[in-house]
Amino acid sequence: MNTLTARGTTASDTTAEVLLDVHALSKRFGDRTVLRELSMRVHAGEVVAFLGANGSGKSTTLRAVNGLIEADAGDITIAGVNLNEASPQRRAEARRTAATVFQKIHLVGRRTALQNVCAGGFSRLPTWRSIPPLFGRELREEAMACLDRVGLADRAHDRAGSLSGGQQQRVAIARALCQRPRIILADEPVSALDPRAADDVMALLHTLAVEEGLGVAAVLHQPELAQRYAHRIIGLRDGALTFDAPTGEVTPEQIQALYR
Ligand SMILES: Nc1ncnc2c1ncn2[C@@H]1O[C@H](COP(=O)(O)OP(=O)(O)OP(=O)(O)O)[C@@H](O)[C@H]1O
Repeated sequence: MNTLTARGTTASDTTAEVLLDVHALSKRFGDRTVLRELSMRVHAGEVVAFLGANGSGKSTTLRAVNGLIEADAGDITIAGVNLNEASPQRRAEARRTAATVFQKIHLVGRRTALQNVCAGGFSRLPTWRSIPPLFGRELREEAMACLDRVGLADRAHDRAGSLSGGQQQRVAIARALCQRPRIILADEPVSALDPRAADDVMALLHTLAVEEGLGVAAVLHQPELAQRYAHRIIGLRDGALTFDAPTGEVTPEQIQALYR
């Protein structure tokens, strides 16, 4: 665990490619302002953790990036493509390079882990190929490689519903990888897991960033996991950024102030 602690607090490489650039993002729901000109970046090879109290706008930020909601103002640039300026096709392609992992894992329990992971590649297939008997060898091999990357190749043919919560979240990450993303948006990926499984999942996300150059943006409710596995921590309060700093520079007082 010590090596991970040390790795987690290593400063990220801010000269690395910017994979996600959010600039002056604003969002209101009715008369409630939820995001106030929020700006942040995720570079290749880094884990960025979002911390903040309930309702501070963490999930809304990720949902604006993955297109589940429309922001009112601001720019989102994914892997160099400004979504406001791109054609609908380029916008859809850029959004596909950002894969989302949710707290609720949404696997099909009666299908195998491998079949669930194959679903990550559906956007590259014609619709008629998206039922298990028609997946094709290439997609199965890629899905198998993704399961291997999350350490679950040996469980490929087990029903997803028979796996533990932590294993299911790793299958969900493998499914995200099968989408061939450059960024993983993880919205409370470990909130439903016990401490050991939560640690394993965060270690996996950290490894994917550091060893494979993915960018990871993770909403977390556990400051200690952010401190252990994130390179940078962003603090949100009432829809506004209160700090954005390398993990080693974030003070306990700054974190406590988020939840006061
Ligand atoms: N679709 C929606 N319609 C109306 N209000 C919404 C909607 N989505 C989010 N909100 C409101 O926006 C605010 C921010 O929500 P958001 O989910 O981004 O917060 P969060 O920081 O992720 O909170 P939590 O830690 O509880 O998940 C909250 O007050 C929430 O009620």
